[in-house]
Amino acid sequence: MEKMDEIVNGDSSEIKDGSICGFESLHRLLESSLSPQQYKEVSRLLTGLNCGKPLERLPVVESIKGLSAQHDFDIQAFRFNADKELLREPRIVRVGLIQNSIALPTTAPFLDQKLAIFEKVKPIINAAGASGVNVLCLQEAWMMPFAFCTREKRWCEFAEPADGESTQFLQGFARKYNMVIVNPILERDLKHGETIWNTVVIIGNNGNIIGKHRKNHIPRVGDFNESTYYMEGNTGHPVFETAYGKIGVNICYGRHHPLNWLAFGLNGAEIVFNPSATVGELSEPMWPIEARNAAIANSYYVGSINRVGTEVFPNPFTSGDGKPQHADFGHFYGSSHVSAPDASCTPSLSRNKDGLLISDLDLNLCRQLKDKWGFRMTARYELYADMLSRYVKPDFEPQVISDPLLHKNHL
Ligand SMILES: NC(=O)NCCC(=O)O
Repeated sequence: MEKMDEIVNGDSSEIKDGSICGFESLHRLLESSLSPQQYKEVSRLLTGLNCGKPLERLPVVESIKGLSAQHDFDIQAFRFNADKELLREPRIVRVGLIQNSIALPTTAPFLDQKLAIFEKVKPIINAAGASGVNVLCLQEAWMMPFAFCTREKRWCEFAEPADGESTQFLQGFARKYNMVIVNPILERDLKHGETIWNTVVIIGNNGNIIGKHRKNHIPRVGDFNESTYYMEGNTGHPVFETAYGKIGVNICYGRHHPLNWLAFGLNGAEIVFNPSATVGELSEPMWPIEARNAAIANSYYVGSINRVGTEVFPNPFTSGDGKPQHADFGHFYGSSHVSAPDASCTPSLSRNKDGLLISDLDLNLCRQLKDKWGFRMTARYELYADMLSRYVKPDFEPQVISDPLLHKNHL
């Protein structure tokens, strides 16, 4: 309770090690600070109920726990159930989300940095594969430091073709574990003038490349100077039909755009991943809300992944916001989690440690929620299609009806 008092009194909300008052996550802080009855009530609202019950936690087998202890990564596992149907069998997909910090200082030779990250994530991918994960997603631009704050062009050297070394590295695991892998990279398109993109490559469970998607919305906020490096994506909102369901990927800042989420839903996604890189000061209060809202509004599952740690760059930079020059983005707060269409969600992974979140998703829940709430049927898309088609024209006039008394002189 003392730690809770610190928070309530505002004495410390974030400690230098990236923890929350010494706890790895908000959920762990609450669990150890509240009575079981209080925690149950708080969880009912904070993480919702799945089929009327608290989300089921799955046991992690000893050998995988051993891997997590040996390589110091958080591991948690959950199951999202759906109601039993008479005409369809449950459609259970086991999803894995990986969050990680970089492995070497940003001053190390670039190839060493990339290979060290490969080595660091290897045991986590093996833990996912050995746990029977069907679809695995890594964090945004996982194969490099998130250097886009610096505006220095030398970091472009990390870019690689869609079938480059990161994809080749992951293809081996996809084949070994019969696992679909979502691979978010900095892409260099060799066939189109060596242009650079923020891309995810979808690797099928046979190790084949199913396709790729490029980030639609590029941030221009705080130190997220990403528009210096790549342009808005040109791949639309593809949904990839894999051996384990229909998946879409809404890359990081795209999560602030409800129409971006909608478009993946309209194309039939059952799971949308949101590989991200974002820092506490900027977005942490938004993080659990946006994903959960997208899952509810679109009747699909959302897998949110954020990187971990503080990455310090060799040269200090500024971002035109009046802040003194600095050499890091701030703390990437991890906290990866899964949200479901019934408003339930998992607790977050650690805020300051690498991690693997495993979740069994019964995809039948998507249609069950569509039938229950009818959001697709009540959406009135024609109203919005008309509004948007008028809005994008230069002669658009906002529909505002003013109180006539506003403009009269009252004596
Ligand atoms: N990587 C990225 O798009 N970050 C933007 C910051 C945010 O959306 O929280």
